[in-house]
Amino acid sequence: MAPRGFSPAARAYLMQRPEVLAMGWLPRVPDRERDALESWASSYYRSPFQIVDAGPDNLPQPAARRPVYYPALLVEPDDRTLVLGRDFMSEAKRADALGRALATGKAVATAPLRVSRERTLAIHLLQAATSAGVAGPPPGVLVLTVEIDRHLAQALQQAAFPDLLVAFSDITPDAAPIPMLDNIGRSWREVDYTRQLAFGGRTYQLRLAPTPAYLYENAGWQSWFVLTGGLLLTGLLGALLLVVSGERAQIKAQVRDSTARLREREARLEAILNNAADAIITVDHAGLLLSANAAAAVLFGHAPEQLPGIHLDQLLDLPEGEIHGVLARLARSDASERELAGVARNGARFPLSISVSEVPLAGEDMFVCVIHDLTEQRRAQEHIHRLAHHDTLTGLENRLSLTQHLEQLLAQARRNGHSVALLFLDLDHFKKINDSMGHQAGDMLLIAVAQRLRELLRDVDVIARLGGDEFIVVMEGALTPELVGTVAIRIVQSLSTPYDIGGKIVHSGASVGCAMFPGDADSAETLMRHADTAMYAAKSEGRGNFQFFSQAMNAATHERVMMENRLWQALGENQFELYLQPQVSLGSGDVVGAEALLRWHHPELGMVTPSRVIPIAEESNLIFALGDWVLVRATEVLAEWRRDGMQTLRLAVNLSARQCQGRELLPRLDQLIARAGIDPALLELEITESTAMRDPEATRGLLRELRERGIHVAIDDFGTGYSSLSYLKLFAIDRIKIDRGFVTDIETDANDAAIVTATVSLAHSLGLTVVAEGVETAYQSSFLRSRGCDEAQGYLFARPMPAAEFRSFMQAARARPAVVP
Ligand SMILES: Nc1nc2c(ncn2[C@@H]2O[C@H](COP(=O)(O)O[C@H]3[C@@H](O)[C@H](n4cnc5c(=O)[nH]c(N)nc54)O[C@@H]3COP(=O)(O)O)[C@@H](O)[C@H]2O)c(=O)[nH]1
Repeated sequence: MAPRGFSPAARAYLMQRPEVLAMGWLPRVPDRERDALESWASSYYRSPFQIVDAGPDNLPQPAARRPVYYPALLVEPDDRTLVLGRDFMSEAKRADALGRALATGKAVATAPLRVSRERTLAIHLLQAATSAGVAGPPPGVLVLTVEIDRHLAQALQQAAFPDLLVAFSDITPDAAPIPMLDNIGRSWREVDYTRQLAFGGRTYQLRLAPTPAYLYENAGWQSWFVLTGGLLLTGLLGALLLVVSGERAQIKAQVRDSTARLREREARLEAILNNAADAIITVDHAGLLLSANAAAAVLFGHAPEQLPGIHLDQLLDLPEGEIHGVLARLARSDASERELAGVARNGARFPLSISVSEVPLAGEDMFVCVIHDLTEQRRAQEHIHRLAHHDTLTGLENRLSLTQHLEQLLAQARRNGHSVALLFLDLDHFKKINDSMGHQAGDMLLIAVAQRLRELLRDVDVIARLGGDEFIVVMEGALTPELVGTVAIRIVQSLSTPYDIGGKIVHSGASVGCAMFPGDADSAETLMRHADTAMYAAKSEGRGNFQFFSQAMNAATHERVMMENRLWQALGENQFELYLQPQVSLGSGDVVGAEALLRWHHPELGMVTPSRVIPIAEESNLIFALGDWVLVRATEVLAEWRRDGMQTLRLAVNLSARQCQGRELLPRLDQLIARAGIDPALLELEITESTAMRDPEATRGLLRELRERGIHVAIDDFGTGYSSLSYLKLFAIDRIKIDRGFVTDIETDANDAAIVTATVSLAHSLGLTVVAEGVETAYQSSFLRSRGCDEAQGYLFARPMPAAEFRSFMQAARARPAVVP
């Protein structure tokens, strides 16, 4: 560029960049050309021009002779910050930057300098000029003088974020830090945000701090400041770099972009806070709320604008102590200590957990509290606890809770020298009610029982339902057997009062067994077991009464357990045998079949009758194995008879109630009949009347299935149960067996005689045959025959006998003419 073109071009540039104070051209002047240059410049400026050095007090003096000079030759504006003729090589800071600019060919900055008479702080930016294709050192260097504080102020203004204070220093390690701008006015604090910038071979540090006004308004959101500070800084530094590189449009775009992102981030943060499910509040050191989000307002029932300024102790039941210390302790405490009670505006208290963070800001501590409402959680926990510890139907305690409670009461009684009474209740006829009226009615009965027990007993007494129709009552205190007996009687009386179940009057009742600590037992488990034993004793005494536990009962229970063990052993050791008792046709006198009766030959006890075995087997699962053994043996006997020419004889087998309920019976019968190769019609299953009526619908299904298979069925012990005639009609049965109890007294009891007569006639009208059992006398036999009874069984004809003996009996019977006694 020609010298005359420099001034207009520089002025145009400077007008757009107020922070650039001056622009100048430093030509490379070898010493041999110095005189020529001075003479040319004197004529160009029309005043004497000299290459000068900075003398004492910075006053110019003729430059000392040296090999090369870089004087300010062209300067715009004139003589303000760049002194015309002054050689940059004459002063250390400038010479250093000049040397780096020439060596690197890149833009280089000087250390901060005081320029002009006003001692403005600025930096010179130097860029060596290159001439394409010309070898040798650069012909000169372009210099810009930038006023740094004006530049930063302008960058901040453009960022439109007035709430930050700025400090800017040159921290290049070659010298002590040189502050260039500082409107923070205090030393560094943790809250300040600092960044370093390397440019032009120098290192700068920019420090940002929030204004006190910003802090007060945004005290809760320290993270906002960190974010916004970071964003602003990025924009600012970018702006500085771009100013230096002269790309003003990019500066603006960058600053605009940073500002927009900053604002968007702020808005997003605010939205997040206000949409947070948890309450978030900030509190100052005195416990006053500085800010609160929307959830906090909802949680505590205050209008959002009312929360700032409220003291924290109006919202929380805080631990005792000075508020700052309390909050600081909460910030360090573990989760359990952070569960407090909240106080809603209407005074209602609710559980909450609080998480406190201490935030040191601008000389004073502030606390950010995140508060989580625990109301629902507590409700759910209570619900789960209730489910785990209570019977869902009645709301009474369940077995788990009872066990825990009982242990506590026993411990309490041991400490106080008290007694504990445990009452074991079992409802009478519950199963019958449940089966005949349906489960809903059964449930209503259980609920009514629970309600009566609640009304009857004290709040401190434990009432539990173990399941089914079993209830437990536990009392603790200075109890006497008389007192406990009185309570037990009241329970029995109360529960035997009729119930109104869905408009129907239902009669139930309870058998109650009672055991006491420390007299009867010293542990929860024994107490329960002994009360259970007593309850069974009460039941066997005829229901609807209560019994205290006694050691004699214990012995009975012990015997039951012993027997059960022996029976299992007996099964394994083949100690059982099937006896056969003939059944005779009252018309022809012929033996038409037999009943299979179980016998147990115990090595020490001798022959044990089924009346002792079956009830114990029924109470345990032994009945399935034992019943199966009988069926296997019965089908084998039928197969043996067929081989021995007795293929028309029928064999009756007793089925227990639990065998009838199981699903295994029918497939097992199919299997055994097929395996033995016998006619199913020769197998007759005897089901007692009470078993059949326990669940009449299920019995109907079973009998239908048996009929489909051709297996015969007899109703045993007829007349002793609750047979409904309508059911009798619906049951697929073949025979009725008149109970021994009616046969025994036919001769003496007109009622029994009438019942037997009516039963025979009823059975015949339904197409059923009749067998009478327990026939011991000729009178009974002839009476039955005269009433049309088809068959009879009893000691009159033969006692039950082993299978081999039965074979001989049959051979003998066939050898003589049949006579009916
Ligand atoms: N579930 C099963 N129950 C069985 C089985 N075997 C027998 N039982 C049932 O046990 C009860 C007692 O049986 P038991 O001691 O064998 O008595 C039977 C006969 O011995 C007895 N009886 C026969 N005739 C007379 C008599 O003239 N006088 C008299 N005092 N007793 C007599 O009656 C019993 C047969 O009864 P029942 O079955 O009702 O016909 C008994 O209830 C058996 O059913 C088995 O394998 N499984």
